[in-house]
Amino acid sequence: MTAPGAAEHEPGTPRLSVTVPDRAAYDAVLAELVDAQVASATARQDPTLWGPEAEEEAAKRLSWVQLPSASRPLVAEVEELRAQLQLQGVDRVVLCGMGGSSLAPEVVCAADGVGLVVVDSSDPDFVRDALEQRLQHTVVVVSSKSGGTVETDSQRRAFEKAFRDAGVDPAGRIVVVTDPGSPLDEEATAAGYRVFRADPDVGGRYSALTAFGLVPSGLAGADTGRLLDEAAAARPLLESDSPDNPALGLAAALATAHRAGADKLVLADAGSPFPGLGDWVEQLVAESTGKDGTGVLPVVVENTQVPDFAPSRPDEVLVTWGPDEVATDAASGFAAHLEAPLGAQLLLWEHATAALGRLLGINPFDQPDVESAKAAAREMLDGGGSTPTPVFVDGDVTVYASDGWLPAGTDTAAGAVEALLGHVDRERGYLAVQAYLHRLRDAALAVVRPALAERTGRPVTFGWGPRFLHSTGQYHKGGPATGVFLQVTGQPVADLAVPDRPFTFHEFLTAQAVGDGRVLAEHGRPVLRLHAESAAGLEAVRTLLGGV
Ligand SMILES: O=P(O)(O)OC[C@H]1O[C@H](O)[C@H](O)[C@@H](O)[C@@H]1O
Repeated sequence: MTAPGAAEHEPGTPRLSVTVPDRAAYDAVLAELVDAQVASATARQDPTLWGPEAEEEAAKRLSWVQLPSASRPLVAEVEELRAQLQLQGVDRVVLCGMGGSSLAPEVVCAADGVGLVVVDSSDPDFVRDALEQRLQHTVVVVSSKSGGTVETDSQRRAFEKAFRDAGVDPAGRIVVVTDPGSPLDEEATAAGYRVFRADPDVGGRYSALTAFGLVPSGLAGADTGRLLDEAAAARPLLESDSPDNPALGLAAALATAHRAGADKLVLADAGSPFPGLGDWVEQLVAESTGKDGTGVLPVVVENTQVPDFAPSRPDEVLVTWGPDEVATDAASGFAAHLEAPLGAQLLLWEHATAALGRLLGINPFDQPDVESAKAAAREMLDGGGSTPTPVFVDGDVTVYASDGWLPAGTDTAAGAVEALLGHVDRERGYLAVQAYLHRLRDAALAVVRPALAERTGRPVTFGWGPRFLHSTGQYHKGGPATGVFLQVTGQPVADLAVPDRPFTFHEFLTAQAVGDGRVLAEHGRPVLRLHAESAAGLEAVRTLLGGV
């Protein structure tokens, strides 16, 4: 790893680059972090760094700093379990978990090129596809820190039933990762499942190097020992009160940009060997900072060639990782080159996000607005929320809109989209596309992100529901009220029951979309929902959003 501002690097080495507009301001913020000894105090797990209001939470959220050594015994334990499973012919690993309980293993496995099926959906077709493949050779890791996340609980129930129906004892095939004493711990222990209890003093999005990251990754065959070594090797630098500390540099860069009005963090992979790192960073930054009406909005873009990557807008800061040279409008700025393997990158972003939280004056360890969407979904499922009434139907697309922004007389889906885009503030606004669909089968819809970015000239994010609810969902409701929201929902090929629950997966998915839409509308944000009644309807939606 080299320090921010150092332009020297080996050509082709993966590195993290940050571009900020004001070098002098950056130096001052960096000096502030060094003088306050934030790095060494974080390493000592000092809970006072984020102010008195955050102290109680911080006191039980800082154990991630020592995970590179504390998690070491897990490597062999997981390896042993993997060997046992392999003897039984089990070579397919499925992970059921949301947000912090699935994004890290997804990156770790992708970086190592090992297969991991991540089930982080309540789409019935998506869940069924995962259930129907090679069940006899499958182990399912059910990961939930709280043990109470409804998506994960529903997925577990579906797999238990599928195993039983296939004549396989779930006790031999379900492995649980959870906090000690959680409802899931109790139930799984009673059912005879193998349970890995994680360190409860680590929050979900900082849990990459706990059992949450290491158990599924290790079972899938990733080299988790190397990952810990990489993180351990980075510790001395990341814990040093020095201007050469790249975590402080990254935090200072993001805070400098934020203070200058650049509160969107555009994240692009520049040919790195870490596919998916952007989604992990997105959750870490969005949930950690997007609250109290402030925060940094991560905008994950496809690559550095998309038109909305650079030159950047005044409210954006660019971060890339990977070996490719990136052409930016850096004439007025500088690029920092932080060379780091994956284990070090994970720890670096965690330290940087914690330091950024201090600079922004927020508590980086809570997620106060995630619960509101969950409560609204529960209300819908309990029959307490009224069924939404469509505004109109346009062919195979049914259109719903929150109150107060859609001009009377609008009667086409294209017209409604046009009206919604008109509400994106030209200076500070962003559009969030939220697709409650099958994120593999319907992957082609994602092309609308760059298309809409070009059309609006503003930052556009794209998230798959319910996955994004555990990531940018916090920022959408807790961050600045500058977002405009476009939901896309659809009809499954077939619905799927959630065993022993009074709702189906599709009912749950719909309740999540409607519930979150209501909460966003209560925050005064415009919400448009395009519901595709058929595959042709979804194609029509894709086309009208510019995905030709
Ligand atoms: O691990 P779990 O308790 O199931 O939580 C999964 C996710 O749920 C919530 O939405 C939190 O906001 C996330 O930070 C968390 O990672």
